[in-house]
Amino acid sequence: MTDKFISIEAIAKRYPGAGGGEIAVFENLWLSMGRGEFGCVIGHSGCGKTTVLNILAGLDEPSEGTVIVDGQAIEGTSLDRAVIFQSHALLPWRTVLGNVAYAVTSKWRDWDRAKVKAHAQTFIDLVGLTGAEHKRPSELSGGMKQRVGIARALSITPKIMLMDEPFSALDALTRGTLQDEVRRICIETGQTAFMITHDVDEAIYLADKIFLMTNGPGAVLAEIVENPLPKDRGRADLHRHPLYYALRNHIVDFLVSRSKTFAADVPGHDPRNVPVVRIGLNEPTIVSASKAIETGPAQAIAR
Ligand SMILES: Nc1ncnc2c1ncn2[C@@H]1O[C@H](COP(=O)(O)OP(=O)(O)OP(=O)(O)O)[C@@H](O)[C@H]1O
Repeated sequence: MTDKFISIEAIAKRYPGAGGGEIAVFENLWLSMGRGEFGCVIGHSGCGKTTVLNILAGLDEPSEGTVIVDGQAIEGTSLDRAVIFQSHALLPWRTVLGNVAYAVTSKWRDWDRAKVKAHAQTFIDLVGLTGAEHKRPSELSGGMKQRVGIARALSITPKIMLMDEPFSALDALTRGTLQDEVRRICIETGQTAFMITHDVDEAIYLADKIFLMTNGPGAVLAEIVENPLPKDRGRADLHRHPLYYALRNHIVDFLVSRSKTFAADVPGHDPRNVPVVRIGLNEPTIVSASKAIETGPAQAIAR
């Protein structure tokens, strides 16, 4: 695994303030992920999660700083970075096959129709939409539309998949099924994924790393929590794992209290060396950011 497949380096985002100055959503934000990792960002509304994702997608530009993906500084949007939004953003006049094929053609312009169709069909099958190829978005349920969005994103074999609360508008049953699908596909294909969610259990189920952001304005990435649950975890028995409640409580505690008081509690926070937190049966421990995969000296976290 490459240590820094995605490297967000010292980005800031500022907007003009009401009194003539500037308001910083965040300043000097650093975040990195390895190839094939699944990262989830959690933080309260307005802390800048979507802004970070849009900058990674190339849909927005940072006021300062750089984003490097696979060794190259990003500039604008790219088919290397696919985005799945909460709303499906499908072309309403095109069928399921047409929507996915459109994305495939954008990436491989010289492919003939048969090759495009076969490639699109593979991804339609992968997300469980076999048989619905010729339906238009208006004939699909919300969950099916989101499946098309996922098939479309995956069909261009992106280096990273960016998801902004992709399941939040779906009913619980459909959400669960799609979480299962996305997890299976990401593991099977080694897909690197970066996702925003407000759902702690969704993050625990899907993520290898959970990025905790403090409240904005002036939000910071406070902690990177390693997911201690086994890779073959199942959604149904997640809560039976001995570390599940410790992990869940740690994240909820952060959202309920520490996200608000973090700046006062941790005045020496180094945004370039964000603590990586490992949840154990006793106290959570910090391992240094740069040595996230080693067993570092245990240091109890102030809670
Ligand atoms: N064009 C803009 N002009 C001024 N402020 C903006 C603009 N776009 C976003 N913001 C502000 O930036 C901050 C971060 O917005 P962002 O959408 O990234 O937050 P978020 O954490 O994703 O929130 P949510 O969870 O509600 O989606 C918000 O306070 C928002 O009001």
